[in-house]
Amino acid sequence: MAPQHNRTVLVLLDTPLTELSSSALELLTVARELGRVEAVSIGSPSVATLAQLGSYGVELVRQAKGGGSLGAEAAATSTPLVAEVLARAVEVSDADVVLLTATFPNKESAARLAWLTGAGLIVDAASVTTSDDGHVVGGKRVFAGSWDTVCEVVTDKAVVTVRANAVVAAPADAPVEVDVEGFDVSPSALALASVPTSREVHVVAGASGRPALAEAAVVVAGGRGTFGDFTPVEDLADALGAAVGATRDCVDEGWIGHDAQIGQTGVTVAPRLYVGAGISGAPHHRGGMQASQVIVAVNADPECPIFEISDFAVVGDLAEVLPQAAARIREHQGR
Ligand SMILES: Cc1cc2nc3c(=O)[nH]c(=O)nc-3n(C[C@H](O)[C@H](O)[C@H](O)COP(=O)(O)OP(=O)(O)OC[C@H]3O[C@@H](n4cnc5c(N)ncnc54)[C@H](O)[C@@H]3O)c2cc1C
Repeated sequence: MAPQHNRTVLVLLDTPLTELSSSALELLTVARELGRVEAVSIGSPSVATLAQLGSYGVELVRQAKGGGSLGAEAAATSTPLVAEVLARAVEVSDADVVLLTATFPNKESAARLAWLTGAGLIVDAASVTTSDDGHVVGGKRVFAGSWDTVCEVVTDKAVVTVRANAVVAAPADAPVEVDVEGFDVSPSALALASVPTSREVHVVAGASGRPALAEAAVVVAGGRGTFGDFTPVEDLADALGAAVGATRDCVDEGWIGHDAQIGQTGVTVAPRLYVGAGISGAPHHRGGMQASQVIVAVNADPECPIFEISDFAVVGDLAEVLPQAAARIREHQGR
């Protein structure tokens, strides 16, 4: 689709503004296809971030000012405040579209923003395009990844949260100069009251150094077939630069933390590649992973249900198959 340069697209930059995440870069790639891209920041972008933004075609960063002595990281955890910042940014930029990554807090901010601005809202879009009459159109996978739906925003303004891995991030043909412009925000009493004090802000660092499960481009998950030994699963994940996931049974057994649970009562993932080892493919688990682009399953049972939705089925003992796969991948990478 040819970019519509008369449309202004605001992209919320996640805070803290260190290196932009892969989902942020994907969001900028989507935004460029819709119109002229401006970013909204809560806090000061670093020189490196500005260079990254320029290479992705962002012409202007609108930096929120106001809220007294609030730190950017604390302010960014308040969904009412983020919504008010974005509403003000929409006002000063006269933007037509606002895009956010599909994190849980962002989805709440997006809903508040849509209410504040009268915009139409799409959450968890897997694609964002426009209709012939210029409306924003979002593609969504629903009902546990079993149906593809298309939602058209019929209001003048649109707010969309975009799932990780919706597109492959690609820089602009040529980098652009980025301007930074401040804009004043006068947060409401509600927004200020919802900002946690510094003592209440917990920034949980990924101790493993692996990507976040919901955003990862590659996920390696283990099930009951691991019998509690996740070493081969973690080793293959590290060879692939992947996140580690699991079925609920493994979490219930205490073999792995709750954050790793994929499924209807866990995290929903839609990576480019999902590898499931020792997982039967129960509906509760499939609901959280069957929207993955390529599914590889390793299972000792050739009749296991997960093979029905797999692109590649490997019949074998995961304790033998996964280390061989990890070794070949490392060999291929020259490590
Ligand atoms: C209300 C509710 C909500 C639920 N929510 C979730 C959820 O969010 N996520 C979730 O995952 N589950 C959820 N469950 C549980 C779900 O129904 C299944 O019980 C669970 O997904 C099965 O996990 P599993 O595939 O690891 O185990 P199993 O079904 O026991 O499968 C183990 C598989 O490992 C294979 N295997 C055994 N040994 C090996 C080996 N050496 N090498 C390779 N393969 C081997 C077996 O052939 C088998 O296919 C929920 C259940 C309920 C009731």
